[in-house]
Amino acid sequence: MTDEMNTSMGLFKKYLVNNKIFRNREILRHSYRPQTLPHRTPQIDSIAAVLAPSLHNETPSNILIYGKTGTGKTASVRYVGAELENAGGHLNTTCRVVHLNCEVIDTQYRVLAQIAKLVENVDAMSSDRTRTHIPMTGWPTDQVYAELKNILENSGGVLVIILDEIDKLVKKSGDETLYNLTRINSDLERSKVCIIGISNDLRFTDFLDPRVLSSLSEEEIVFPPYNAPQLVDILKQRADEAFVPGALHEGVIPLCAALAAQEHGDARRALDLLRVSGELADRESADAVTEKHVRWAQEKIETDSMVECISTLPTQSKVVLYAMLLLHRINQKIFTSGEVMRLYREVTRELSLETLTHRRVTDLISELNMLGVISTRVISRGRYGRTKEISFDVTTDRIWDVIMKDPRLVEHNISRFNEEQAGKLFR
Ligand SMILES: Nc1ncnc2c1ncn2[C@@H]1O[C@H](COP(=O)(O)OP(=O)(O)OP(=O)(O)O)[C@@H](O)[C@H]1O
Repeated sequence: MTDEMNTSMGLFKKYLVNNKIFRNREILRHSYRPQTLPHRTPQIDSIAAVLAPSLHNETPSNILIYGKTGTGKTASVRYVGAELENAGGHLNTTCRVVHLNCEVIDTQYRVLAQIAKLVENVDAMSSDRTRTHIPMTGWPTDQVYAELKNILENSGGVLVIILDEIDKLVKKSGDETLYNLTRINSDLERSKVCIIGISNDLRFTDFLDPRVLSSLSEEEIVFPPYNAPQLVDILKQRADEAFVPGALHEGVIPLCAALAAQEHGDARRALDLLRVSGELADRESADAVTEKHVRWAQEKIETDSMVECISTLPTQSKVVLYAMLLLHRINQKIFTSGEVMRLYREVTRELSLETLTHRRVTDLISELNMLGVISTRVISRGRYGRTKEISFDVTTDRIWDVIMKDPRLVEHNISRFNEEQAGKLFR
């Protein structure tokens, strides 16, 4: 860094000069596409074998790909897709691959319109044909379908449509889209379509019409979870480019791999652990990443996902949680469901919110227990019956922040009922 830069970087200087840990952190991000995918050769070869006929302008079989989250399904399919387009380019055959994430594109209309748009985008690069511009809403679905067929016929060749998270599409909009897409070839003369569906939910096929299922699953490929040694290889490959040489203690990669393998062999989780460990070491200006950073990273990732989950809870669950947080803050580290109920009633009354029945609040407490926010233990109190003892499983500061910033609770002026009022009730 030059002297001039040194003085002008002000607040950010310390973050720029301390590059003892990362060489290129982007390599650890989910969006990064590695050149090779260790331990996925059999699956990659199987996909390539099914798609190969498209290089002779023949229709490949449709494929259904299953596997738990982070088992490399998307990365492998994208890799094969890029290789196919590349090989097609060399052979002068038209092989195009479009990728749709059905978590976002989850209705028939949007799927058809998006495929049309992506095909036209690819074609626009090689020709000056005018575009159709199907609007993202507004047309009758039949018209979109007819227009998509026109676009496909105009461009010819083979189109591979990857429907990632296909289960989300089926759950949201049923199987009509798949029914139409698996039949589109019979309406086409100059071009062919093949579908690759990717899912991490094995049971989604229960929702499919048997005819759709048999056509969609002409080929099935399963991606098994990675074991710890396989995750070590995957992490090592990425770490070599991502970290400064010598910045990782010997035990770091095996620990990240072991923790991720314990869950369900998820490469994404393993990469997150490694990246966050590096970030924590970087932030405390450490010389190297150690196993201690990995343990912190594990905690941080767990808390982050819990906070995200809490922020999406319904308002009433948040009020129940608020009652528990107040009890925790007035120094009752363990409290009973009766105490929660009593405080919950006061909070809802004070904030002019609906008060749910005892039964419903008990259900909400059980849900929070299942999410891992709290622990509950049923204890017998002799002739007073049984009650639930509750305590927090995680540190509460960030949960508190989420609740205090909840727009609906802010609207009801949540801070009006604070620890002081709660304290008075239990004195
Ligand atoms: N064999 C591998 N080698 C290198 N990186 C891998 C490998 N498998 C997965 N990854 C990386 O792990 C992350 C998750 O992989 P990917 O998105 O392909 O998983 P997925 O099975 O599609 O998961 P999901 O079902 O949650 O979408 C990506 O960053 C990907 O690059």
